[in-house]
Amino acid sequence: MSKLLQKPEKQEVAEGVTIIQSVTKGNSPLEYVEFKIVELAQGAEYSELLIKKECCIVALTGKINVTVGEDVYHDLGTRDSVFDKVPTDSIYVSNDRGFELEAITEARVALCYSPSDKQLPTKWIKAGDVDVEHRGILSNKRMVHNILPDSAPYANSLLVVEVYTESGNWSSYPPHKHDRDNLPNESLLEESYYHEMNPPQGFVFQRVYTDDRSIDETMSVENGDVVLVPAGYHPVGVPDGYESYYLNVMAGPTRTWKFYNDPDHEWILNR
Ligand SMILES: O=C(O)C[C@@H](O)[C@H](O)C(=O)CO
Repeated sequence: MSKLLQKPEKQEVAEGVTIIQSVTKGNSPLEYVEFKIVELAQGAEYSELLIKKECCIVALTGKINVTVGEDVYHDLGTRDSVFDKVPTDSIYVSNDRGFELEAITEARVALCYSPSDKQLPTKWIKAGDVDVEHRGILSNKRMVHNILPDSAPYANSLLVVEVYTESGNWSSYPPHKHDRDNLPNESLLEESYYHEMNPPQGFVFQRVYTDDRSIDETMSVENGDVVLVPAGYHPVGVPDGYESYYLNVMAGPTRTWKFYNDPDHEWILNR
């Protein structure tokens, strides 16, 4: 199996708390992005202390309370399934702070991390404030929830977006990359993809490749899988009959998303 594809693995860390994905510097080729999916049974609690990293807590499904220091954010989360296709609530927590999650209902939570050493205020990113963007035409249609885009100044490094791709469509397409620190033309951002499909037995294909093909992997991606993009282009194709959801975390030395389209395929934008 590709080193860029990480399958879900259930790890019960406390009663009612199961980590199903955990991307760390220790188990991945990424330097800037770390990621977890935590599933909580109703009433379960999970806490963490962030050492030299910032975190965006995304209430993927179910309802949670989040405590950061003295502040409690109640009743976060808007969906039973990510395929309800409405934005959800998130909390940005800066480095060297602790947080606690408490599940009001059964919940699935994404924890998106990147290195950080300059403390910023905690930020409640309310569902109603998330910008919803429709991109693309023909078979390249997708909907994006901009949870933590580069225009939002709340984080030091982190960028977080959710992307829905319709059945039989392509996204992150035409293929683009952001692996050179060459601003203003291109920024260096690593990326992770946490995938879900509707219905859940579905699959998508994701290719990760560089110009020199030192990376060139085409992966069959299933529900709950994570794809890691240390460098290169990273398009996603969705088979007929299935809808795709993915949560992207990006981070790098400069918090700007400046991508470069594969010149071979850029013509697709001009149809
Ligand atoms: O527009 C899309 O299809 C989503 C992608 O831009 C995705 O968020 C990504 O590849 C970011 O680099």
